[in-house]
Amino acid sequence: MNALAAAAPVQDGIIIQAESLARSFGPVQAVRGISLQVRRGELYGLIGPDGAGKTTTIRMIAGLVTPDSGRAMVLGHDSLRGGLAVREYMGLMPQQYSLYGDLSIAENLRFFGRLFCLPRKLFEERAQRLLKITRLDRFTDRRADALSGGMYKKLALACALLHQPSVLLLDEPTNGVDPVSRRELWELLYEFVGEGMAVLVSTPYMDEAERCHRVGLIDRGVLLDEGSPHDLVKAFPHEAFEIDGGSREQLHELLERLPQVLASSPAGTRLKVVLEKGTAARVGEQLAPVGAKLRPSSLDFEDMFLVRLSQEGR
Ligand SMILES: Nc1ncnc2c1ncn2[C@@H]1O[C@H](COP(=O)(O)OP(=O)(O)OP(=O)(O)O)[C@@H](O)[C@H]1O
Repeated sequence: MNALAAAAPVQDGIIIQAESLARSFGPVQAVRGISLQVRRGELYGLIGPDGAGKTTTIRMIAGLVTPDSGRAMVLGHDSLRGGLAVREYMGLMPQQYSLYGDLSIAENLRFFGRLFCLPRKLFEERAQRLLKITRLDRFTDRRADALSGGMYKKLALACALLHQPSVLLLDEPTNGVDPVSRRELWELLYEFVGEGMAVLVSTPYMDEAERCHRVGLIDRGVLLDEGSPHDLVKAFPHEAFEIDGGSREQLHELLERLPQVLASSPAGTRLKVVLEKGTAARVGEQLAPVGAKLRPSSLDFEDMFLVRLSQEGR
């Protein structure tokens, strides 16, 4: 049976609903009132720097960490108290996914198939499909501890998907994975999202953020902004430029003193800056004496993210 069909009916297709989640660890306020929703067939990215609170948020939604306040609903059930009604329909891939290193790919899959009590025929069908789309089918006899980082993650994902969950939670799934495998992992996610799965994925990578339907920018336990990556960039009221000429040292020193410069980052051999809207002429005048000038550039998601973090005092 397809888990999507069997899942409890939900209002407006909302599969995950986090309401004012908060959690501290001693003096550290890891998450401070995060609310978000993920709908059926939606890929939602939780984006933030190290220590922002992404893992704690995902663990609360998974029912693995008790919130100090607020609650997480999955498929209409409280994820802490929902028991089987939630577990049966949820797939989770934590940052450190533990596979059995001395078991082969096929044996790991079989182990997880038994854990989910899948009848043999159903297990075989699903395992074959997952092996094919992860392209692990040529390596089924290889031990998990002999797999590359990307293959290991793909096997972990296959194990997390064996029971065909309708909700998938992934905590930085592409950490330590090469670019080709990263792309493959994202293609896999799109495939499942296309079938109606709701996916919540955390990532520190900006290019991955841009692949999500919607993102939540999170820093120091707070959701700063939320929306489609395209809409967030479009609504961002500032401008980006590249700087031609000038030495790096001189430019860094100068840019630091200019309040109109909201963020700067390397762009190949040049520097890219985000300037407060309407201030380019003034900044251009300041750059001229060091032999540098501004060239219009396009503002991207990473620029916006850097500015949002610096506005929060990062
Ligand atoms: N079990 C714990 N005990 C103490 N502090 C914790 C615990 N779990 C998380 N923290 C702290 O809470 C804050 C948020 O951590 P969290 O792991 O949720 O962030 P993150 O965005 O997932 O970061 P990363 O990408 O580095 O994993 C950090 O300051 C972290 O040190």
